Order: sequence, then C-alpha cells, then structure tokens
Amino acid sequence: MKLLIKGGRIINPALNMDIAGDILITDGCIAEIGQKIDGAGAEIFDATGYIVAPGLVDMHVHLREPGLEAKEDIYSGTRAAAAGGFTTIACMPNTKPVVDSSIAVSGIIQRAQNEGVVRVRAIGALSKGQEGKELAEIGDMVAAGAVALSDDGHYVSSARLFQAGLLYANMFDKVVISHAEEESLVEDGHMHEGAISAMLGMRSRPAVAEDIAVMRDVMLAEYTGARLHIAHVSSANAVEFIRQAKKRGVKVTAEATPHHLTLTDEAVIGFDTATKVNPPLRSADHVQALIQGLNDGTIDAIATDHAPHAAEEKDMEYIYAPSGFAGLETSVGVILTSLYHTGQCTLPQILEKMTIGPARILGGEAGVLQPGAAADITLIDPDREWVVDETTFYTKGKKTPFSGQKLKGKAVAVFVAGELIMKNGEVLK
Ligand SMILES: NC(=O)N[C@@H](CC(=O)O)C(=O)O
Ligand SMILES: [Zn+2]
Repeated sequence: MKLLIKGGRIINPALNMDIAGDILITDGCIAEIGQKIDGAGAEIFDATGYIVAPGLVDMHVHLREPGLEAKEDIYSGTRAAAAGGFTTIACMPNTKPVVDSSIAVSGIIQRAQNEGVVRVRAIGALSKGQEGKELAEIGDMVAAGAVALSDDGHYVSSARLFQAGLLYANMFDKVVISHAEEESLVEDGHMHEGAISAMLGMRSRPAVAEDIAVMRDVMLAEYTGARLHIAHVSSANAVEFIRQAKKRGVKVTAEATPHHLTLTDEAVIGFDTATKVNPPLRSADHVQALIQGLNDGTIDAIATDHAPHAAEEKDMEYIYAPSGFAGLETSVGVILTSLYHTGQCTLPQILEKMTIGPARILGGEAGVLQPGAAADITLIDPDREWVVDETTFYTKGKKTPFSGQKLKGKAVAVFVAGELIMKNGEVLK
C-alpha cells in the first residue's frame, strides 16, 4: 500500500518545516517528505491548495462514556473529531462512574479501539469519584494507559490533596490538569461577572476565582517541582501568572479554547444556553490577553473542551442548563476565521498549538510529520467558506454558540495510520 499526498503546503511546526511538497506513505507510516517525490506505483491524493499538517490533537474532550451516552459516546465523539480534523483526542474522566480506576481506563481504551475512528487517550481522575477527598489509583491508571490526571469539571479545593496528586503523578512523569476556578467564588454563577451580568441580573463567576485558583496551583507546582497543566485558561491575570511562572522555570503549561479566544460575554445577551460554559465567556480585554498569551508562548495548546449535552438539557432555562457545548467540528473554522484571517496569528503558530503543543504535554507519539511516524495527517483548506449548521454535526450534543456563523477555513481530509477516514466533512467509517 503506497499513497502519495501531492502538491500541498506542508506545515510541520515540530520541525519548523513549511514547504511546498509531497508526502509518501507506505503501510500506514510516513516513508518520505520532500519537495518532489517520485511516487511510482502509488495512489495519488491531490493536495493542491491545501495545507498538509500533522493530524490535529485535542487534549480536552468529553466523550461522556461510560454512563452519559445521551450526551455523547465514543462512536459519535470520535466521528465528530474526525469531521473536525483531529486524529488524536484525550478524553476527560468526569463520566458516570468517574474514570478513577485502571479497569475504567482500560475500558475506554478498549472501547475506543472497537468503536473509534481516531486515536483516543484516556485521562484518569485525580481523586476518587472526583470528590476531592482522597487520591484515585493513579499508579494503576497510568499502568493501564492513562496519559494525565484531572478532576476537570471541579477545582480540587484541598491544597493538600492537590499537592499530593502533583507529587504522585510526577513519579510517573504524568501531568495534572487543573480546572482552575475557586469554587466558593463561582457557586451558582452562570456567566462572567461584569457589566453584562449586572445588566442581565445574572449570578456570575468572577475572573478572580480563576486567578486565585491558577495562582495556588502554580505555586504548588513550583513548590513540588511537578508538572501542571491549566485547562481552558480564560482570564487575563491567569495568563500573566502562567507567563511569569514559566519565566521562573515552573513546569506549567496551559491551553485556551476556540470560544474563549473569540467570543465575549456579550454573546450571553439573549440567554441562548449555547453560550453557557465553564469558565464563562469573558470580556474583550480577557480575550485579547489570551491571544497575546498564545502569540508569546504562554499558552501551549488550543483545546476545544468539547462538552456536549443532550438537547433536552440544553433546552432548559439558562440558569438550569448545564455548562458546555460541542467544539470539535467548529474548532478549525473558528480559529482560522478569527485568528488567521484577521492577521493575529500565522498558520504555523496556530498549527503548533493544535499538534505538537498538546502532543508534548500528553507525551507519546503524535503531532509531528517525520519518516517512520504513523501517517496521521490532516488536510486543511484555509480559504473554504462554510456556514455552521449544527444539524449536520456528528456529535450528539449539537448546541454551539457559533450556530449560523459564516466561517473561513475547514479540515477537508483526515488520514489515520495512512487510512483516509474523512473527506470533505464526511466521515468514511
Ligand atoms: N466546560 C464545561 O462547561 N463543562 C464540562 C466540564 C469542564 O470541562 O470543566 C463538562 O463536562 O460539561
Ligand atoms: Zn473544565
């Protein structure tokens, strides 16, 4: 089996490569990358006009298995990932039951092998039941394949337990991922605290809740020397704390979501539950700080926080609807439209945050095109114009704050281990 991806612009941020060229694939692996490859006997895939990138990596996805299959499952979630251009995703453990044991981790990996169309990495819970009281079986979960530990969805209130988790995870060189919002300050809050929440009379979640939480976690990472990753950073101070900590050599990394990088709390006016998410959509000054953090290397990854919910849950009143919405199928379009086509970021910059950036944090092989590596490849048409129509989504939880928006840029083909699994938005498996 030989395949030649011919004539694209190969952007391979891990190796600082940005060339017009071809990629030869044999038996599911990359055999050669070059400006002109003689693909005698190979099937040809014409990539003229497209960007050829390492398969996109999303380190923050809620696949909802086990137990919450009305929102999403591994079958639907991995197809949504493929449709959005992703070849590797990491799934969060806030399921029912919580993924806090080796058997649960093995279950996800096994189910993903049987049902999934992209590669799935499992993140284990940091505490048992994500209750923040005692540590989960971290060593066992790592042995079963867990790539990171997180109580995502909740902040770990006890500094002592969080410190113990950092130390324990660090023994296995695994990163702890923090959902950093100090709970006592966000309880019962539904949106960002500011002029818009005051106008709407809505109980809110202030940015200072995130600032405090990030500060504590960063200090514990510094004190222990362990690895920390801050999920969905959304406040300007949090970006600054992480920037300063990195300068001091603290082993902290961070991700930002497409929605926090592009939307503000003004989207909440009208009470569309598709705008409800934790941390909340913030004001424009926070959005600008995030973009700056992305550009200066403070933020290492763009992650969707794909958090689908069932239609009947999101159709409730704003204050009762659960937080979170679909993100996998809009990520590339939203990011290219808002950051690339506006001149705020370059394509290599963006693709670094969507490939090798998150891959490095999770460890293992992904995010780079090089001979010998699995042929996980995403083709992107940066100029393809399309309108977000959630009825065509593969995810079960279709709510999106980008509904009806005209976007420019789309993943047009995805290969996993050399196999074409998505073409023109259609998943082929
Ligand atoms: N982001 C959200 O608003 N919700 C996520 C949890 C999370 O990622 O914190 C979910 O699981 O629904
Ligand atoms: Zn979270």
